[in-house]
Amino acid sequence: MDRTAIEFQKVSKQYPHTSQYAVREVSARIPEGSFITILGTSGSGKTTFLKMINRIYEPTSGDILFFGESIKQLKVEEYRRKIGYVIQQIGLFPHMTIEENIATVPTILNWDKKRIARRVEELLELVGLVPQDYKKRYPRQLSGGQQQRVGLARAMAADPAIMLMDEPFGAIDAITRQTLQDELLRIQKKLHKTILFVTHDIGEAFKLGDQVIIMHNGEIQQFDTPYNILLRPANEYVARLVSTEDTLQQLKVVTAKSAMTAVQEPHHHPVGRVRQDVSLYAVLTCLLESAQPYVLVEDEAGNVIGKITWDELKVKNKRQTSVSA
Ligand SMILES: Nc1ncnc2c1ncn2[C@@H]1O[C@H](COP(=O)(O)OP(=O)(O)OP(=O)(O)O)[C@@H](O)[C@H]1O
Repeated sequence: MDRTAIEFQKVSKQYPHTSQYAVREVSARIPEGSFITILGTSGSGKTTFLKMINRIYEPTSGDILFFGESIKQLKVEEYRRKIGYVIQQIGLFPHMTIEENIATVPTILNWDKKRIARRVEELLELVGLVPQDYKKRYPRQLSGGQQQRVGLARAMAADPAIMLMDEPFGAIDAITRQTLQDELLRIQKKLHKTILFVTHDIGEAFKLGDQVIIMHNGEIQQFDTPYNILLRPANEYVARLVSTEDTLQQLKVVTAKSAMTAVQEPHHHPVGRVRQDVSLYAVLTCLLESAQPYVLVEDEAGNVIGKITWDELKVKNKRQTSVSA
C-alpha cells in the first residue's frame, strides 16, 4: 500500500483584502513516489496550492499533512529542508559558484566537506552537467537551461522527501524544454521522488504526470491519470480544456502505462509489444503494424504488465468528436 506523502484536508486560502478564495475546500492525497502535475489557467490557484505545502502561505482553513503529521506541528525550517523547491526564476545565488549553490542545504546541515563535494559531483552528473566543467563557474556563466539544471540539483541536494516545482521550465525555449522534461522523467524513474509540478502547458502536464490535478477557480476539477482525463473528463470545464489539443498531439503525450489495462499474459503471444513509457502514438503504430486487436505492454525488465486494445483508442476518439461537435 502506498504511503501518503501529502494530504490536503478541506484546505482553503483567502488572501487578505480579497473577496474570492484563491483555493477553496481542496482535499487531495498525494501518494509517495508519484509525479503529480497541476494544470490550470492563470489565476486558478496552482501556485497558492503549492506554496501552502512549504508554508510560504498558510491556509485560511483546513489542514495539510506531511506523512500523516499536520505541517503546523512541524518546525518550519526543519520541515522546509525536507522539501526541494524549484521555480521558474531559478533563484541561484549570483555571487556563489555552482558548487556552492548546490551545497547550500548540505552546508546548513553541517555535512563534512568530502561528503558535500561527493554529493555535488553526483548531482551535477545526474542533471547532465560535467562536474569539472561547471562547478567553479558562476550562474551568469551558464545558459538558462543549464541554470535550471543546477536549480534542480540544488533542490535535490539533501535528498528531500518531496519536490515542489513551479513552472520550472516556463522561461525556456521549446527544444531545451523537451530535453529537460526527458531528463526529469529519467531522474524520477531512477529516484522515485514525490514530485508536484505546476504548469499551464497541457502537453507538459500529460507527458510528465502519472496523475494530473486540473484546477479552476481555486477548486480541483479532476485528479486523475492523463488517459482518464482525456477519456472521462469529470465535467464540461475539463472536456473543453483537453479538447483544445489535437488528437495526434494527445496520443504523443499520453503514455501506454497510463492507458493500459493491467493483465498478466504468457510471453509467447503473437502480438506486438511496447514498453510502458512509450506514447499512445507508438501504440497506434504497433497496432497498425501487427494487425492484431491489442498490444501487450511490458516493464523495463520485459515482463508483461498490461494490454491496450483498439477499442480503447477508438473510444477516446469518439469522445473527442462529441466534445468538439
Ligand atoms: N499574495 C497575494 N495576495 C493577494 N492575492 C493573491 C496573492 N497571490 C495570489 N493571489 C490571487 O489568488 C488567485 C490564485 O493565484 P495563484 O497565483 O495561486 O494562481 P496560479 O494558478 O498559480 O496563476 P499563474 O499561472 O498566473 O501563476 C488569483 O486570483 C491571484 O490574484
